[in-house]
Amino acid sequence: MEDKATLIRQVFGDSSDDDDHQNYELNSRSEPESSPVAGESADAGLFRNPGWERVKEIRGLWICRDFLTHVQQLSLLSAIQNEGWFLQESHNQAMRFGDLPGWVNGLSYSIREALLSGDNLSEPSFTSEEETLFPILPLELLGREPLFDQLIVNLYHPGQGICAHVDLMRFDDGIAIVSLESPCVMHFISASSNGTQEEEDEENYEHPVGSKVPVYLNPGSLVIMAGEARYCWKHEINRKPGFQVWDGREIEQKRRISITLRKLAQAKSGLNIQILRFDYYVYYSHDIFNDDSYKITMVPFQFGSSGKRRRFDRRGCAHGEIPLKVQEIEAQSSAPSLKNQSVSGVKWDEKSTSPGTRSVSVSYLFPTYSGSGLAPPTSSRATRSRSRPLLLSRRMNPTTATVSSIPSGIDTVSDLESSD
Ligand SMILES: O=C(O)CCC(=O)C(=O)O
Ligand SMILES: [Fe+2]
Repeated sequence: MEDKATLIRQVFGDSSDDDDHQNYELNSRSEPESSPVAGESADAGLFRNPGWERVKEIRGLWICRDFLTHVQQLSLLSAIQNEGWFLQESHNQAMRFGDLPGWVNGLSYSIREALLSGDNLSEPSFTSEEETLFPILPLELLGREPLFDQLIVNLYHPGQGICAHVDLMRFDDGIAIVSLESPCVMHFISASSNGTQEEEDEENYEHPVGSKVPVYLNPGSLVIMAGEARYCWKHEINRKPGFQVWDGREIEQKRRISITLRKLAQAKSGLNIQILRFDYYVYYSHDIFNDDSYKITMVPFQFGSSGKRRRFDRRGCAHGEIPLKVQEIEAQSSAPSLKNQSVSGVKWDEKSTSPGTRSVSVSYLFPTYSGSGLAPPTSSRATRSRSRPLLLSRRMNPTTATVSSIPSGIDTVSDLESSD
């Protein structure tokens, strides 16, 4: 399907024109003259046509086991380490929205390249009709720009995993997961088409709700979930003892890092999308598997006087909790889960970047889950009344961000929503 690759390049341009992407490109499969990642030598310049496997039971689920060479995996791990997201032992998830770091754009570039070359599938098990029926990623997704604008890096210690979930609908179709370090088994669990198990899935006779398909994720692999795989199946990693069994043997668990790339769905209206318009870092400390209590630190961007974006220096960051109860937040959004909810608490982070300038990021704690890009809790968990955070953040304009009294300065959702 060379034609398709050519067509995409013609319509959307060749991303190798982009210096930023070029420098970080991970694989030089189809363009061996392009610069590979620093330190790459043995693999550089080789034509490596990635081998794509379709998970037969699940339409739209693909895995490329040899997506990354060993050196490329190390290079990604070092890029993650350089970000400094996991310096604190308790931090185990980092999210980025909007502009993604260069190395992530490079990864996206390589994913697109792998998808394009994957369309030259020569697997004998595929008839050309099947290929047309099941392209790895439909053309409209493969050609979107950017391919991804949201990143999650998860760090799992042995025993930690992620509970069964369908990724939030605020994210578009076409989700990529890159695995690093420890291998694991991800289970796909058939859900009804709206992502819940409450209804019988009448359309899916093949896979009654609850059927499980295990998929082995080796380090260096790339998983693509699209269509049914993305919307009609939950995915779960259970790393509790006894659950990580492959080929009759329990997998020896080590630390695992995953990189998930998604694209925000086109905003219609609503609070969440408005928030996500801004670039910010989010660090979580929580038990990903148990979906338990969180401690959140948000590090918003700030535009310096030069107009260049820079990250706040984390030193000097004041952190505190306001014992404040804001009852009956006016429903400013169309997010149904937020309407008329009372807030059970507010957390804030304050930074002083230069004299007279402060920036504040605030998270409101709601008694029920409102969504933050994390897996929605299973229904049994959702009924427990636990504080779950809703992330609210905005890029503060230095001139308007000077605050003397945090609690009185920021006390409504609308305050936070007004854009600068
Ligand atoms: O860590 C993984 O492999 C999966 C992560 C995931 O499913 C998510 O963050 O939504
Ligand atoms: Fe997920």
